[in-house]
Amino acid sequence: MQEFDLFVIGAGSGGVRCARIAAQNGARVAIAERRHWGGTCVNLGCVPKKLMVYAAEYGREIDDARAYGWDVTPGPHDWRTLIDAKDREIERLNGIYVSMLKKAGVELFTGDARFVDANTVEIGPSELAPDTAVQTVRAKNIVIATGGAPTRLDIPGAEHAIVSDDAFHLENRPERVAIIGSGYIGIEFAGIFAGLGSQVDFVYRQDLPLRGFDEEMRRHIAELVPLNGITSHPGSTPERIEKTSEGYTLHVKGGKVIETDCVFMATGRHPNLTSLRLDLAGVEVTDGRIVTRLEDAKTNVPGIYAIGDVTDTYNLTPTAIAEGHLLAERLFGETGREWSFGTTPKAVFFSQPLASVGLTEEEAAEHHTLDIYTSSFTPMRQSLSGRKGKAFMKLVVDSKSQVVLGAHMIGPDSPEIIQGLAIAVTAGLTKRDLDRTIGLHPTSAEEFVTMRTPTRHVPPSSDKQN
Ligand SMILES: Cc1cc2nc3c(=O)[nH]c(=O)nc-3n(C[C@H](O)[C@H](O)[C@H](O)COP(=O)(O)OP(=O)(O)OC[C@H]3O[C@@H](n4cnc5c(N)ncnc54)[C@H](O)[C@@H]3O)c2cc1C
Ligand SMILES: NC(=O)c1ccc[n+]([C@@H]2O[C@H](COP(=O)([O-])OP(=O)(O)OC[C@H]3O[C@@H](n4cnc5c(N)ncnc54)[C@H](O)[C@@H]3O)[C@@H](O)[C@H]2O)c1
Repeated sequence: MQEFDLFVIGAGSGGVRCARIAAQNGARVAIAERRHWGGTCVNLGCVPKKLMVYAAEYGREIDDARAYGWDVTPGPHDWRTLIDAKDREIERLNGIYVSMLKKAGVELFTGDARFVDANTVEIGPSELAPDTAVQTVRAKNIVIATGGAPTRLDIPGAEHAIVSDDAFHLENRPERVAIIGSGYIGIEFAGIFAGLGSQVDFVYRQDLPLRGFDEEMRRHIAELVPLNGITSHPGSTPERIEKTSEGYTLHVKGGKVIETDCVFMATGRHPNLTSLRLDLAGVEVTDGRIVTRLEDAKTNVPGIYAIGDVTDTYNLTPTAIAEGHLLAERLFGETGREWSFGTTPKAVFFSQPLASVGLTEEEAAEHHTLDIYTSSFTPMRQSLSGRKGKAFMKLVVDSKSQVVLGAHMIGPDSPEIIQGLAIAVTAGLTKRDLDRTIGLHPTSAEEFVTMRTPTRHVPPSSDKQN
């Protein structure tokens, strides 16, 4: 039986980084993958999603270009060309992941991995390797990096709905799509399908999309949604889906019905745990996820660790990578590097993207007196084309120390701008630093260094309650 210092289950963002860094530090390392090398981000997440966001955006830009003198008319969009080109790119990236791991000296197992006991793993057939013989290996350390999968609502007719995994491989682009859920995936795909020419119904339970983001930013996003030709249905709880001769009918609580060609459930994700046989290793599961300590990724069983989406903590690629890197260094190398998980930036790649770093106004107001700075303007690139939709920026500043607790932006290039600002916020940026920074003109980003007067002052919410 082969023996390793480290065995990683799952070759996604976190697992690949953990295996590679451990091997580069001299450990004898193996990794198992059952479905696709590179995991969700590369195959069914960030990368194909962003390529599709670009595809949708090109259509809008062709439209804008006419106002700048170009004799062009967009569409119709050829879905097949996009999907085939996207698949070729993903295949190329899969190859890079495999060769990167091999080059680092990591041994690769293709198949479904599961525990035999706390130090033994068995790898059996999977969709990527249906004919593989069962192999058993032992390891001093085992990392569970199995990620997550889309969650389907348990409503009658749920089997008629697609989830994000399916959306990347549809044969044709549906003319009408009803998207359930207004988290990251719901709103990003609403923008994608609308941009490619589909009629989109955006169905969600709350009053505003993107729960968890700054309330004011959510209000601005909600105003931008209809400008993209998307029909919003806030406050709508789905009840059942029926197949009809024309397509599907989505029934919503209160009697509303939505006729569509495709119901897309973007209703969250859950950790991949079911086939792991965690009970044989004694790993505890709480509320469907493996609970770990963020600082060392330890589970309740010595020598078994968990990183990334399987812990249901941050559920983003850069944090899974950071967790994997940190763990590998802690086990086999130097541990000098610090990571600021608290200032993890976030972006929602909608047609008017939203990006944020740090605290929302609501979170910050729990403990601080705040100066809130805001700015709303029409991006210059829209000035000739007349494309609707204002950019909006917001700074959440602690009144006393002048430390910038949060920075938020909706508008063109906001993810690129906020990534830059995230460095400054992580380094302890104050409003005074922004005030003494010279702008870069003409850009949208310069607005962050020219907001002089607070829009409002906000007392701590504890004061409001008294
Ligand atoms: C549509 C979509 C868009 C996204 N967009 C973004 C984005 O723009 N930015 C961002 O930061 N994040 C994004 N995410 C989230 C991001 O993809 C995840 O947070 C990230 O991939 C998590 O990495 P991970 O290593 O924890 O798991 P994963 O990348 O999911 O990797 C886990 C791997 O383990 C394998 N596996 C599972 N069980 C077993 C087993 N028993 N044996 C062997 N292998 C197994 C799986 O096949 C998978 O390849 C997106 C997600 C989705 C679904
Ligand atoms: N740009 C990015 O970084 C990016 C993009 C996509 C996904 N992701 C990651 O993937 C995760 C999953 O994305 P997601 O959009 O599926 O999840 P989410 O948690 O962001 O949103 C889920 C949505 O489903 C709704 N919902 C849940 N249960 C429901 C029910 N019973 N009935 C009706 N609606 C219900 C929620 O109200 C919410 O609107 C995200 O949390 C994020 O971490 C990140």
